[in-house]
Amino acid sequence: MSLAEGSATAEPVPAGSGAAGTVTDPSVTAGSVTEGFAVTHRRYVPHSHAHYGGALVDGAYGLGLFGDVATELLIRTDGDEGLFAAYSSVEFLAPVLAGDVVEATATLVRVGTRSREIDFEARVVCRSAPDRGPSAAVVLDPPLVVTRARGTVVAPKPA
Ligand SMILES: C/C=C/C(=O)SCCNC(=O)CCNC(=O)[C@H](O)C(C)(C)COP(=O)(O)OP(=O)(O)OC[C@H]1O[C@@H](n2cnc3c(N)ncnc32)[C@H](O)[C@@H]1OP(=O)(O)O
Repeated sequence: MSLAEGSATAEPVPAGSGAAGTVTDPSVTAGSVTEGFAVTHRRYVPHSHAHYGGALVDGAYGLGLFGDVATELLIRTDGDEGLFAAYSSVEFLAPVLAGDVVEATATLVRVGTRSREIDFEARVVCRSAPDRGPSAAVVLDPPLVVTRARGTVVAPKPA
């Protein structure tokens, strides 16, 4: 899969967090959902997404990434895409620019009956370096944290 198409990983959480790691069986019930379970998506931000001066990308773009990564998280924990009910916080910490490679992680932090509270973080891992030429770019090490949020996704009522 190319970066332009995006990529996804469901990662076991670091030791000590109490997380069980990747859940792959779509028949798992809410009782099997484990706090700390995390899914990460990564994708290239096309230049067609530049919205404001200086190739700045709108903040809603990052929220779109969070919706998609939350969708995969719910598929893996609940066997359903779920519906996003609310964000309780969103912080835009640094700009996202056209040409960035952005990584978005959703981490399950609270399991309700049907609600799933999720922490989100988006990081820029690669960025254009136009001073060296129109296609030049660098890997950011460490990545630049651009957006953090917390939100609630709701799984459907059992049939
Ligand atoms: C993965 C990403 C997907 C998307 O982006 S979808 C696009 C945007 N989202 C939507 O279009 C969704 C529109 N909203 C709805 O359809 C409904 O609105 C919901 C399905 C989200 C909830 O409706 P109902 O099922 O009737 O909710 P309840 O039975 O009152 O509560 C079920 C659980 O959900 C929690 N909850 C409901 N609303 C909120 C809220 N606004 N903020 C935080 N939590 C909420 C409750 O507390 C409870 O939780 P507990 O099951 O753990 O007891």
